[in-house]
Order: sequence, then structure tokens, then C-alpha cells
Amino acid sequence: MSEYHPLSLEEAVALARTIPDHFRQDAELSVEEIGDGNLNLVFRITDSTKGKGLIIKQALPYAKVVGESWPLSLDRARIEREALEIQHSHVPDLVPAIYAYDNELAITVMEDLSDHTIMRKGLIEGQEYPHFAKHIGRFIASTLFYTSDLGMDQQAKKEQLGRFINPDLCKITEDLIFEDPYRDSPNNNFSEDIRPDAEALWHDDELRLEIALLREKFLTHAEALLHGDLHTGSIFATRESTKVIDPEFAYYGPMGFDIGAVIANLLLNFAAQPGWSSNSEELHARRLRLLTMAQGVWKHFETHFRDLWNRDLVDVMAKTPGYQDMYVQKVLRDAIGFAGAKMIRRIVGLSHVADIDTIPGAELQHQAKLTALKIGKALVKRGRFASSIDEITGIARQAAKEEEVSI
Ligand SMILES: Nc1ncnc2c1ncn2[C@@H]1O[C@H](COP(=O)(O)OP(=O)(O)O)[C@@H](O)[C@H]1O
Ligand SMILES: CSC[C@H]1O[C@H](OP(=O)(O)O)[C@H](O)[C@@H]1O
Repeated sequence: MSEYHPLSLEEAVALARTIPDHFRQDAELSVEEIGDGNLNLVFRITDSTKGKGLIIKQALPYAKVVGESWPLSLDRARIEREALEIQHSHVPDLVPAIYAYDNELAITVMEDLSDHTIMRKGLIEGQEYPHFAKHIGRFIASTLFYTSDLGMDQQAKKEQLGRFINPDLCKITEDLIFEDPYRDSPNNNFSEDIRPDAEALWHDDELRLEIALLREKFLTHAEALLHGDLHTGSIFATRESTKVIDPEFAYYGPMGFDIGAVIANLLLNFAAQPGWSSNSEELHARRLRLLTMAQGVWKHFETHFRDLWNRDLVDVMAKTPGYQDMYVQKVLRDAIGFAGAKMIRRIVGLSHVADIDTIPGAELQHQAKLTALKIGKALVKRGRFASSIDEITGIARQAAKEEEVSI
């Protein structure tokens, strides 16, 4: 085993050649570092004649987006790979295949999904994903149910939980999502045109109370093994297929966090659409699709989760009449609250989304930020009292109605 160092391009190619049954001995391989995320290196090695490739993902000992002043444990590469393996055991069609790994070098070698598009980019372009809600609902329901006390041996779950203590990455979430946006933190990152709206978050006690309660859940409710960062930049998609990548934030947390992450990112795109649609008919159609998808994510999750519960439940006490309904309602409420928190952080916190920040035109960008903040705040405040997923569409529609810039 080699001592840890970031791979050079040549080393990435040499490593790729060692993967069995992939490239011919004499294949001419090209290599690129394509990592566009905040944290890691990603090498794509391709046999140009066959168009066949593979991916080597390597963790750096610090957050790439900030630099060496923000050290991060390399063990996150193991956590990401083990989470991918567990996800693969439950939903093999919805995650990339793993070919090899090296914990010392903090690398995972995996299937090249370049025939798919990162969903965030697809949504910005107005692509349709008719099967997405069904796929992601099944992904979330299966991975959460079978890693929880409902669907796995409870002693084994305790051991598994120990393998997914992920302090560095959880701390990023705790700070960037549940703390910084609600105080004058040097980590915050917002444009001056929304300063009054950002500062209003620091003094909104109703909102801060709900965020404190969501934060408490994130810190203490070890319900299931979460993906932990399930945004549309961590999902590859085509019209027919969905593949979830990048579970390096995986840890045992509240189920609603993963569902909320998906819904938040669909709604961020909803807020951004006046900046991407070319006329009001297109805007209306895209927004309707996004709201239907957001509702569908929850509906498919709920249906699949209840099916698994009725079929594969291991917890005897969870058979008690009424418990399933209460459990599902709790997850719904958490999902709505977390969705709101995840929208707010992408407008005022350190790390933003391209849906909003790359909108051409300052006015449309400004309006998108205000709409996203409005929806985010309303979701956080509504979450604990919500009784139906339809409430999120009402909130989004109302925010759209109040927009002051039209296309
Ligand atoms: N399996 C894959 N196949 C093709 N491209 C990939 C794959 N995994 C990652 N990538 C590319 O690398 C980028 C960053 O990967 P990601 O896992 O999100 O890294 P980070 O953890 O740094 O956010 C993705 O946006 C995508 O373009
Ligand atoms: C300093 S990390 C900020 C941010 O980055 C992660 O996202 P990505 O998947 O794009 O690397 C995660 O959302 C973190 O909150």
C-alpha cells in the first residue's frame, strides 16, 4: 500500500490499468481531473478508441474549496465507499458500481457515469426527468428503512452506526446549514443586494427557534444511515435513469434530512426558473413539473417506505397500530423543515448553487434569491405543523405570485 499523497495524472492512469477486466493492456488512455465539487479530486480515465472509462475519486486532507486552512479527515473516503456499498446492496440500479478502493490513498475507483448528466445542470436547461421522483423515492425509502431500527437487526445497527461517525463532515453541515446563516458569521457569503434579507434571518426568533429544533434533530436523532448531502449536484440523471453519487456526508441521522435535501434543490431550481425560461409559458410548464416532482419525491418515498414496513419490519413494537402513521408524519414534518433550512443556506451561506448564482442578469438573480429565501423561511416555519406534502406547493406558488420581476 502507498503512503497517502494526491495522485498525479500519470499515477491515476497507472492505477486504472490495474483494474481487472476494464482496459486492454495496450489501450491508449487519456486522463482528466474533472472534480467540480467543493472537496475532492475526481479523475476520469478513458480509452478513447472504445469510449469506455472509469472514475477515480480521491479525498484531499482539506476542503478543496477553502484550502489547507480547513483540514478534513481522509477517513471520509472510507465512509463514502462503505455507504455506496450499503446503498448498492439495497438499490444496485441507482448507484455507481465500485471496482476497487484503497483506504490509505483515500480513493474509490468506480463506474464512469459520463453518459448521464448532473441533474442540476439538466434542470437548469429545462430537461424533463419523468422517472426521477419514483427512482429517488425508492432510493431514499430503501436505504433509510433497511439501515434503521425498523428494517435491520438492532444490535447490528448499533455497530454500523459506529462505522459512520463522521465528525468533520457533520460539523460542516452543523455550521453551514444550522448556524452560520442565523448569525453574522465570517463563513457567510451573500451579495450586498440581499444584505437586509440576510440580516433579517439573524433576528427572526420564530425562524431561529425552528432551526434550533432541526439542528437538535440533526445532532441527536440517529434514525438511519443518511446519504447526508443529497442535492441535485450529487445526482446523475437521464430521462430514463437516475444514479446517486457522493455520499461522503453519510452518517446516522434523521430520515427527513435526505428527503428535504432533494425537495430543497428542486425548489431552488423553481425559484431560479425566471432566469432560465425563455417565456412565461415555458416558465409555467417548468415550474409545474418541478412542483409535481417535489410532491412525487415524497409520495413515492411514503408509498415505498410503508410497503417495506408492512413487509420487512423487524421491530416487534413498531407493529403497534398507529405507530406507522405517526412515524411517517414525523418524517414528513422533518423533511419540510430541513428543505427550508437547505434552501436558506444556499442563498446566504458559504456554498451556493449554480441554478441561482449563474442566472444571467442581476435583477432576475436578485429576485430568485428573494423567492428562494421566502420559500425557505416559510417551509422552516411550517414544517413542525404540516400535515400534507401539498403544503409545499402552496408555499412555492404563493412566493411565485409575489415576485416583482417578470420575464
Ligand atoms: N461516477 C462518476 N462518473 C462520472 N463523473 C463523475 C462521477 N463521480 C463524480 N463525477 C464528476 O465529478 C464531479 C465531482 O464529484 P463529487 O463526487 O460530487 O465530488 P465532491 O465530493 O468533491 O463534491 C461531479 O460533479 C461529476 O462531474
Ligand atoms: C465546505 S463544503 C460546502 C458544501 O459542499 C458540499 O457539497 P458538494 O457536494 O458540492 O461538495 C456540501 O453540500 C457542503 O455543505
